[in-house]
Amino acid sequence: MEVPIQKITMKRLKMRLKTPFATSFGTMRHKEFFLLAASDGEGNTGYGESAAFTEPWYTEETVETTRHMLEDFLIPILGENKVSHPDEVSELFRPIRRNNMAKASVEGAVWDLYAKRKGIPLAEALGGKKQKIDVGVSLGIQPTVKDTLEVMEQYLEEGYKRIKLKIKPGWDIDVLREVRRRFPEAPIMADANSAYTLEDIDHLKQLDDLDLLMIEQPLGADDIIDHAKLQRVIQTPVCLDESITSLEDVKKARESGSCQVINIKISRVGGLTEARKIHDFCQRQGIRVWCGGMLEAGVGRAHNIALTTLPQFLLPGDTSGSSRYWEKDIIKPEVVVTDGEISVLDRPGIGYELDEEAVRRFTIEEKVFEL
Ligand SMILES: O=C(O)CCC(=O)C1=CC=C[C@@H](O)[C@@H]1C(=O)O
Ligand SMILES: [Mg+2]
Repeated sequence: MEVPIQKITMKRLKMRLKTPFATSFGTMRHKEFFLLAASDGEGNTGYGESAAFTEPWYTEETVETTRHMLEDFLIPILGENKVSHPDEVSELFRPIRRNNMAKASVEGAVWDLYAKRKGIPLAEALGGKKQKIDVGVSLGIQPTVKDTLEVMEQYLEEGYKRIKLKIKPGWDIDVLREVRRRFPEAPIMADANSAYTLEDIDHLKQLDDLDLLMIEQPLGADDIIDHAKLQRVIQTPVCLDESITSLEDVKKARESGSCQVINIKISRVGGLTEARKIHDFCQRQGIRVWCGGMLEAGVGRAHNIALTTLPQFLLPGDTSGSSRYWEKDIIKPEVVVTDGEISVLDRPGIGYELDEEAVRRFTIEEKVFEL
């Protein structure tokens, strides 16, 4: 079955986060991204959302590099080639090095279009079976420990199944100790976004007294080797985030013993096809995975939900409800979390409709590509 792509509309949106998101490398107040709509000319439209931030501090990509890649390379490639299954998109994009977040945004729109043409949910098209997924929440660094405890209490009361706390040198062991004292049983993990080096090994060993689910990306953003050295001397499971950009990276991490857990982000690995390959490999190898987030708006969030229905997503991910990020999301209905779970919609494609009024309100630029 062909997936004819007649037109791609690319809207640039800017949305204000309800609360600023602070990490070891900076504070975000807005999310700017591209909303991609791929139409088949037969009444079906698939949606994708770009993930890169305006600044290159999480990966090297930005909103501007995404625009350049989409306009000048990726959309033209789709115009020149026929696609019969979305798995072919990442193959077509292979000659373009990296730029995974740009690739994932348009590949996601093709996956949604494919599922809608088949009349099945995106989750089913990917092979997912879960009707509900467990979710957690990722907390930015708060101004004080007291704030941290209050915000955590609120999310635990809302039922989120695990809390991820951002840490950095000077805001780590002592804060986590306070948190553990206040919530002795809570499922807690920490994410350092590469803020440490092997020189901090003795400091990081203190994490072992805190009963954390895992420590996410403590060392270099593209490192596999140092994490293996760290994992050998700490009991706390290491989870890799930034270091994993492909299945190849996962295989190297596995061989080196760099981690026990993988955070799969669709955008960071270049799309749903690669994300599913990583999932399948981890399932065969018994490596636990969970779905990471990029503070996505509704469309990206819907893609994360669909991916999380695959069986090896054994740990709650970062896909929280719309209201945790936005006053108003761009989808109808919004994503709702009840008792730490999101129900997967049984409708074709991503399952959610665009809230056209909200999309219009947040759009700052628009381009149309006839293919
Ligand atoms: O709620 C989410 O979407 C997850 C947010 C989150 O933790 C992150 C998003 C983007 C970059 C990082 O700061 C961080 C992460 O490393 O996972
Ligand atoms: Mg992370």
